[in-house]
Amino acid sequence: MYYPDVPALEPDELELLCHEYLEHNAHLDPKLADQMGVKRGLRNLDGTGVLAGITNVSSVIGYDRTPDGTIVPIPGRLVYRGIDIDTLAAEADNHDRFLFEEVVWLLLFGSLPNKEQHAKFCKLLEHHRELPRGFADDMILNSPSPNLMNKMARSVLAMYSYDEHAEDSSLPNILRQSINLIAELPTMMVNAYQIKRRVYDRSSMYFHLPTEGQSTAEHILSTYRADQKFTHEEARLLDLCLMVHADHGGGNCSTFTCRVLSSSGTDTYAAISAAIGALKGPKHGGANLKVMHQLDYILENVENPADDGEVREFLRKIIRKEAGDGSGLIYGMGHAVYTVSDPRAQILKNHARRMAYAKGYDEEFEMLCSIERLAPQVFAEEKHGPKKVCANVDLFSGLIYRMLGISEDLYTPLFAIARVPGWCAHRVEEVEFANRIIRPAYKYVGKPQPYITLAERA
Ligand SMILES: CC(=O)SCCNC(=O)CCNC(=O)[C@H](O)C(C)(C)COP(=O)(O)OP(=O)(O)OC[C@H]1O[C@@H](n2cnc3c(N)ncnc32)[C@H](O)[C@@H]1OP(=O)(O)O
Ligand SMILES: O=C([O-])CC(=O)C(=O)O
Repeated sequence: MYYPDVPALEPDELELLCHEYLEHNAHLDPKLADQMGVKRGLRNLDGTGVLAGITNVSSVIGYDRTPDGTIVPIPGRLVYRGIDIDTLAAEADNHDRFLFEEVVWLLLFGSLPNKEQHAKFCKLLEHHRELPRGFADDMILNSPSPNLMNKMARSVLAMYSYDEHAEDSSLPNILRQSINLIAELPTMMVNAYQIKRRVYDRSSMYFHLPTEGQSTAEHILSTYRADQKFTHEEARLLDLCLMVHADHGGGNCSTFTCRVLSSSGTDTYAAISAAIGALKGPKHGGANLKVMHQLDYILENVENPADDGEVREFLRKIIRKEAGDGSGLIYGMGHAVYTVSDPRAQILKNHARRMAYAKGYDEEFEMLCSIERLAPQVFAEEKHGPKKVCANVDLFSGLIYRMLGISEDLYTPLFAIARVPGWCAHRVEEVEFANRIIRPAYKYVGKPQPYITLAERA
């Protein structure tokens, strides 16, 4: 392991500090928050999100409401600039073509590009894939990280130093910065992965240059793989993953983070690197990695994976924190908006099925389908509330990446690469139209205390 020399706190010093913290910080009672009308997690009491803004970028639909306000669960829809992602996925399949670049244009500018705009835009992205001179050496190779999300966030932040107009938040400048970041992030990820392999995994590293004429998905596969080879079917599947992850409304944790930072007037690099940090969390984009760890763990511990009764009892143990990582969460299940289904999970499931059977991943695929089917029942039995859980986008994406031979180091980074266009589209909207710093309130519930001079303190 490679760690720089940082002075560590001695365990007994740390224990004292924890003791000090616990002695002076009483439990913050969630019931007290509810009594004060606090919208914990920025949620209304029925679990729906507090309305924090309006947007033209995309719409996430998971329920209807009756006239008296009761929530009616409905199949989920995700609509980019007025176009359903089901339509976009069908277009990619029916015409066997890459769609991510078109979706990036759609999200950034608001309507579909014509043929000429599309061709020019693909070229523009292609020409901006290489990092500035010296960037990889100075910012990536010199300070490797075992976690690529951390490295990518730092790389984005470091781009500030390579941009002479970093502070300019005019529309042309933010669009320029956005296009650069969308084009560069795959290169940052692959470079960060290579140095991680060298330093932490003690493996060889290799740096392939971008090849002309490739889509983003092809570029990722050809720079990631040692032999640079991939099939059209593999690249198309990766393109589909990028496309369905590209945006998810303004309220998801990472996009809202980006909007919060943007509302303060800070620069593009600060806002996007913060969004990467938010996405990394296991309750958000980091769940795609957790799902795969959970899947392997279930397959190792369940004697008969085809026995619904046994799988059901194992899921119950996970929710009761008697098994799994102790969080009580079944990863890949549950969503703040979707109730009956997440359209992205359904698209990815349908595309994962064929490859799973062709490549011998049927056991993994079948177990994910069992989790999708059984977890809602177990959840209802254990939690007794009105909340419904369904499979979310993270349930099947990790298996697709595994089937594509992609290291698990890259699962959440691929989500980040896909989501930058969404973050950028929301940042532009926040800067151009919102014009008010996002600043909710917190009620102080601690006690007053007198100031005792240092000499008089016991
Ligand atoms: C790209 C994405 O971000 S998609 C989401 C990816 N995240 C995951 O897959 C992690 C697992 N899922 C979850 O943690 C949640 O379902 C979230 C964070 C996605 C959404 O949560 P919310 O809809 O806000 O539900 P909330 O956090 O209010 O939970 C309500 C209750 O259900 C529980 N719950 C929610 N989802 C799950 C789950 N998948 N497994 C077990 N319990 C769950 C919560 O622990 C909570 O229990 P409590 O009342 O006993 O404390
Ligand atoms: O909307 C959310 O809360 C999380 C999500 O699915 C996403 O960001 O893709």
